[in-house]
Amino acid sequence: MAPRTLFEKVWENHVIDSPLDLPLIFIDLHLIHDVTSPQAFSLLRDQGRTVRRPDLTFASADHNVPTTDRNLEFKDLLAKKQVEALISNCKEFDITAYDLDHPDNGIVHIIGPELGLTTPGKTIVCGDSHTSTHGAFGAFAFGIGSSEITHVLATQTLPQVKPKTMNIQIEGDMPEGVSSKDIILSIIGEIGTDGGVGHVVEFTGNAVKNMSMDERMTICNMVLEAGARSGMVAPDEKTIAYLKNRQFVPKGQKWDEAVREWSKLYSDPNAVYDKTITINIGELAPQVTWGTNPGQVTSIDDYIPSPGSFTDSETKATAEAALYYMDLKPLTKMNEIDIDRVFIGSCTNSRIEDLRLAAQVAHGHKVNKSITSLVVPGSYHIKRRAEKEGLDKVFIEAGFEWREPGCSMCPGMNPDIANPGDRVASTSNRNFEGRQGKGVRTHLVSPAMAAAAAITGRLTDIRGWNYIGEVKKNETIS
Ligand SMILES: CC(C)[C@H](C(=O)O)[C@@H](O)C(=O)O
Ligand code: SF4
Repeated sequence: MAPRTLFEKVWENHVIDSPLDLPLIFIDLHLIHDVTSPQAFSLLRDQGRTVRRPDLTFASADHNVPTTDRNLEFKDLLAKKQVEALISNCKEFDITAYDLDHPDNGIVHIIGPELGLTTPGKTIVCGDSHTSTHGAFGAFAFGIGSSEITHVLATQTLPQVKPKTMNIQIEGDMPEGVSSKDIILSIIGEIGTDGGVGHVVEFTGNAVKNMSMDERMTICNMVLEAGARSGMVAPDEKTIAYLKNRQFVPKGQKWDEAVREWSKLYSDPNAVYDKTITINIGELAPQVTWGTNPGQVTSIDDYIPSPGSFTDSETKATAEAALYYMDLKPLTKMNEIDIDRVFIGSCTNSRIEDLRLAAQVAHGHKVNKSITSLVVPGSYHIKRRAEKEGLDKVFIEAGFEWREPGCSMCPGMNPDIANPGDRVASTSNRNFEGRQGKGVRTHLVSPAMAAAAAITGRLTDIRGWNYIGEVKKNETIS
């Protein structure tokens, strides 16, 4: 048999023979949330259909939920209705739903892995672009639209164009102060927001081998912002250690069988990718975005570029428009930009290791008086774990707000929005115009950089940070 890539193996395991023009693939796991599913269920009902595999469908309320008191008001009537619709639809069709107060509730892309629903080799879909996160476990995981959600609900299959493959090989040791968030931001900066279009990206190389599962999830989460269909990492001993004994993973002999199957999931030595790029991170500095898409990014010790320095007219015009919206001048030093708010959270950076890093930076310091800072764990599991480690106390003592889980300030769909004109240092994945509220300006950074910015009141180089004491760190598994 010809050598195959990881993606090709997973793909071939799921294609069902079909008379359709497009290959039809079986879907192993369907995750649903409050924003995109209500419409899909209405369509399902209109078509007189039912849910084919409720046992493979799981729901969590995440986008619209309030993160202060769960009983408080929703942002608007639509938000409230969407959460209510999610829960009643799940009741009607017998789907497991993690409602606002459920101990397993959290952002769908956070709870999938932590409950052991996400496992290597699965096909995973969700009506959400950042479904790519689950690819960190060697699954083929991708976002779908409303009519596709209906199709999966009704049939547990999906017609799909076979994507191309791209290998992003990341080599070198992670420099001090640099995280996987900085790596993926710099990759998007290099290949552009359309650099991955039509491709499933497999991350390979020694830097990826050395990453924890939390770190791998961050790069797979954000590869979507380079236009890729999804991201993947071949499962290894870290993947297996992470998953062992999680709620939904196979147990006993079935676990051993699963591990044997998972160990076949890697790209064969001579497998051919449609595209390969190699990146060395040995000299990488912490990254921060200056514009209104994640590709408009530079190092914290650099300057805002002058639009005139871009050769093609479209990039130049986009940079000019971005700087106008961001109210920034070319050649300003990145570390001299004052901020108003900090958000540590989202499916990119709200896992236990992210919170530990941020707490380590915050420990013994005080949040700058002019700054409002939120720390929002990605799930109740993470929240409980962080509290057990005392991270909540570190944050609260420093002056951060410690919230209930949810998407929070990432999408501007719940009460956590900033004021017009506010400048936010945010660990989320999108810095689009108006994303965190009308007229709000977003700078994407790592959790450590966000915590440092909260304390100094400006974008800050985490290298050389004054660490006061050590925050207790446990094993890497959340
Ligand atoms: C609401 C949902 C459709 C959306 C997405 O697909 O990504 C959201 O999660 C986001 O991050 O913008
Ligand atoms: S945290 Fe943000 S990016 Fe992730 S699913 Fe929620 S809204 Fe989308």
